Amino acid sequence: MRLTRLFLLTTGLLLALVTALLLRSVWADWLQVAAAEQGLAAMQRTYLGMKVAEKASAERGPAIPVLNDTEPADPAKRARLLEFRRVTDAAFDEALAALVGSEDPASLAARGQLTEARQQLALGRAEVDRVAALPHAQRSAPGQRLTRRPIDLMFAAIDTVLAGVTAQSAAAEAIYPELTMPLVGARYAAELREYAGRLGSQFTAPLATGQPLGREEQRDIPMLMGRIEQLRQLISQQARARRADTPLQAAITEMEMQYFGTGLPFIRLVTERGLTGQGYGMDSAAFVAAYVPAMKSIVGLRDALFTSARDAAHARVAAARRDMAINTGLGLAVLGIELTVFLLIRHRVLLPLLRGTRAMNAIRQGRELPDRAMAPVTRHDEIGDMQRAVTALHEATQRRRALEAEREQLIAQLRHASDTDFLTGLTNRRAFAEQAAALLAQARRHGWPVALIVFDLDHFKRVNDSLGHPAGDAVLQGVAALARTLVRQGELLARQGGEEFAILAGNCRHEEALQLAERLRERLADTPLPLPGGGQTTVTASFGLASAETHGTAELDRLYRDADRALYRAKAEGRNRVCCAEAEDAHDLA
Ligand SMILES: Nc1nc2c(ncn2[C@@H]2O[C@H](COP(=O)(O)OP(=O)(O)OP(=O)(O)O)[C@@H](O)[C@H]2O)c(=O)[nH]1
Repeated sequence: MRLTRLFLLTTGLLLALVTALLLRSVWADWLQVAAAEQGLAAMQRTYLGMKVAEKASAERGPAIPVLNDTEPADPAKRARLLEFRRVTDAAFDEALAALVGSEDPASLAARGQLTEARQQLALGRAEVDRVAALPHAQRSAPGQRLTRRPIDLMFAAIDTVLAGVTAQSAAAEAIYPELTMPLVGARYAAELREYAGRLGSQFTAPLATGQPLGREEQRDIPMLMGRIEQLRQLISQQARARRADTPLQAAITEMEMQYFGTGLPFIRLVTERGLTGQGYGMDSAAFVAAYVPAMKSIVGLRDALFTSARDAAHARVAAARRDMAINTGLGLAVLGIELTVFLLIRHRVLLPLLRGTRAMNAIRQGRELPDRAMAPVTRHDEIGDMQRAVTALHEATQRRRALEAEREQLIAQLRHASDTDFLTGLTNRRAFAEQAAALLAQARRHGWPVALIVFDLDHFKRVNDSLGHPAGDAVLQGVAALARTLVRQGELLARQGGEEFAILAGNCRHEEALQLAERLRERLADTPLPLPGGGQTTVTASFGLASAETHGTAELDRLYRDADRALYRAKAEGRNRVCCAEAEDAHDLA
């Protein structure tokens, strides 16, 4: 597997692993936060339920004077009752509003219970209003006890609310088991407040009629007192475990003083009077005014217990959130460090390594290195050492290649010099022999006719003698230049030495060769050649032509000998002419 692929694969795997661990940890923390918040919400709903119970219970207080009112009815009593009802309704609204949007089973149940309680309360209220509208004589008729029934109806609503409170509190306790004590304690206090209220309600009918306590009151009062004492014990038991909780201890002391020290003894006194039939010595309004304030201390205790639980729950939510923030931060830091390390390895090791490998390959294949690979190396680590080694290798290779190129150029120059006549720039005799052999071999392969033209300047010695050796050289150069213009591609032109030249033409018939020789001869004779120093001169040349017309084994030596003979004849016959090899000289390639 390629290194880059392996690196990407391991990087991806590790990142995925760390991300999965991070998500798992955040998810677990989030569940903790959500549970803590859920518990807190259940606690809040518990409290709102307790407040509903408290307010609905308190509503019975002003209902008693209205039920016991004489004609004409006192509007102030009625107004007070309506104000209490408004407060109860507000408590219901608040509790129901806190449930909006919560679709968990506990919230749905609480909503149902509150709605049901509200309906029960509405029935009680209707009964209060109905009975209160009756003439006082009818309401207070001995034995009728009409004013008790509406109050009893109102109890049902509170029972329903308190059942909901217990359910909500249980939900909160399940999440916060360590807060069971203050939560249960608060619930007991709420119940205590309710039973204390109910105890007071026992005197509604007796006070209205001025009659001694009836059978129902005589049955219910001891029972309620027993329940109240039981709740008192339960609360103090719970509170003992929290001696350090100063506000809680203060609230208990206050309740002991206010309710158990004042309120309850007052009830005992009124009960005694009701049992002996000696008269109560107060009307129901005075009874309410004397008893109800003492119950406030129970509400105070309930709130102290609840506040203690709620503060602890708030602290736990905050701790869960803090844990989540710390774990998330740490996880992200690990992820960030991992990513940085991977990027560093990629940029500081892997990519330079890849570039180094590419550079080595480029050096091996003789390609140009990319600019980036040639940038000056500033690193002082192992990768820097490698980069410097690659650069050094590249420079050494460059130098070696430059030397090789120079050597090849020199060889080419030498070869050219050794193949070229230094004066005219034409192929020299030696190179001509080599190239002619190749051309003749090609002609043989293809069955081409070949022709060799040899020409020699006439009386060249005179040129040298009369115009000087440099002029002779210039004439030789001029002749070479002129011959070059007439020679075609594939024809070999060479200076054979002195003032003698040769043209070997492949795939050239005798007539064509003859035409070429004639044309060259004429052009030479007609063309003035420039001399050094400004003058001009013309020269003629004699030509010998040997042809090998048919397929065969034309030998250069033999062709040359025949062409030379013909040249000799041309000289002998007066120069400036072309002579072809005689019949006995002529030969074919066969
Ligand atoms: N300037 C110059 N002269 C050369 C060179 N090579 C040979 N020669 C001269 O060419 C002349 C050749 O003379 P010859 O062999 O007598 O022939 P010719 O004078 O041309 O007479 P024919 O060939 O019989 O017409 C000599 O004088 C050589 O010195 C050269 O490279 N430069």
